[in-house]
Amino acid sequence: MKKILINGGNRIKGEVTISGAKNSVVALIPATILADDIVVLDGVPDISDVSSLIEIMEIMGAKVKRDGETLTIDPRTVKSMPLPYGKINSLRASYYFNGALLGKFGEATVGLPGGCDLGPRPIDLHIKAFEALGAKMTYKENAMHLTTEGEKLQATNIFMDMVSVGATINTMLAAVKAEGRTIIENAAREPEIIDVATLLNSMGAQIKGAGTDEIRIDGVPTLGGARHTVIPDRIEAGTYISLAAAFGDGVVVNNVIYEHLESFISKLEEMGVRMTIREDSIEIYKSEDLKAVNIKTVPYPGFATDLQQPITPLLLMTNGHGKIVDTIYEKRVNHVGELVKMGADMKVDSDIVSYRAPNRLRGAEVTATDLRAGAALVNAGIIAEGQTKINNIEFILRGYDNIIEKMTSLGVDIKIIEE
Ligand SMILES: CC(=O)N[C@H]1[C@@H](OP(=O)(O)OP(=O)(O)OC[C@H]2O[C@@H](n3ccc(=O)[nH]c3=O)[C@H](O)[C@@H]2O)O[C@H](CO)[C@@H](O)[C@@H]1O
Ligand SMILES: C=C(OP(=O)(O)O)C(=O)O
Repeated sequence: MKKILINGGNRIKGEVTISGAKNSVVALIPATILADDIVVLDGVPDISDVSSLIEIMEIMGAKVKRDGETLTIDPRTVKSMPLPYGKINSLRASYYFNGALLGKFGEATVGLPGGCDLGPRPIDLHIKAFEALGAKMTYKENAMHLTTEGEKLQATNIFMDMVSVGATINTMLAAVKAEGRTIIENAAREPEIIDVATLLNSMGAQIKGAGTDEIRIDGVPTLGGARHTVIPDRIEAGTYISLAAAFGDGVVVNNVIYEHLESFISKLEEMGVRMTIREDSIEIYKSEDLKAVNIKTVPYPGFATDLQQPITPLLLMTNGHGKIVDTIYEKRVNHVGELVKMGADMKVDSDIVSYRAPNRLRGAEVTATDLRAGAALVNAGIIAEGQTKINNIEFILRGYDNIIEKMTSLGVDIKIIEE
């Protein structure tokens, strides 16, 4: 079993460069299926979710070449084949194969998605949108079978009952070649949605309004090749920025789009973190006497649920007390018990996390229960005195590009061990 071992206590210093966004690239790769020519993606992060998606694409017949951060995908040989098990169940974003295969072939048989266990994660809105476009859905051998029964998908108006990143992107993927104009109302507004729409438009799609709560898609008969650079990962950026604020001695975080992090940065400002924001980088200075704050996660542009866990070690280094409420995933609290093992003064009551700070964290053996819980434990282990051993690191490697190398370059004593 691979584990992460950290000898904590060294303040981080230097520069780190943020990679392409996990939650963009995991949609961009399935989106390439819709093209009738080669698609090149630049800025692709080295994370296991990407490796899993490449494996699935190759099983379906795509020709994929990976050269550093560049991924060249030839989707012309892809066939819509049943994808019930295997890697499909290892990541959340495999749900995008439903939309992409349905949009391209009018048929998709895809197993249920995996991903982080954050409590219930239904996909009813995805199914409702596919059905509204004219697809029929049945379950076959643990997989969702979607078919248009040989007909073309028909554009329509779709009102999302909840703001959903996955359902918004999946509807775009299915509707992009449908007949007529599809309107998605109450759409999610995350930057990753704009990124997917940008790639699809470069392929010849007609999508307007991505990034607002109303997206209009005029169906086109065919889509061609394109070249596209993945946007920087705002969650990876927030993870390093919060560590730099908690335990840095001057850190520059490069390849950041500040506008994607506004609600996060404004929380740091409320805490008293000193920063200089430049065109595509943020410099974080050594901070003292930080103030405890409350965090409430909401859909973009509000505070991201994916940053709620990584920011927690910083909250533990402030002064005072505060609460964390995750309105997207109420049960996203599994990191709390692990942080308590490291000496954190925090608890969960009716899904609300409360903490008292400052805390003196000490190294311990802890377990990553999900991706961002793992990131929180890495940050806590770096701040803590003594040695921290983290189990279940495969969650962390799903979404953090070269985390060991990046942390080492900032002066952290961190490595992966086999035990
Ligand atoms: C691969 C990917 O991009 N994952 C992200 C995506 O997940 P994901 O796309 O799964 O998250 P959604 O935005 O869809 O979920 C938002 C909320 O809507 C609910 N919901 C969603 C769909 C549905 O059909 N029915 C339903 O009830 C969910 O349970 C959740 O409470 O957005 C989340 C919210 O920003 C992030 O935490 C994940 O990192
Ligand atoms: C929850 C996350 O990922 P996924 O939706 O892929 O499980 C995340 O990136 O924090």
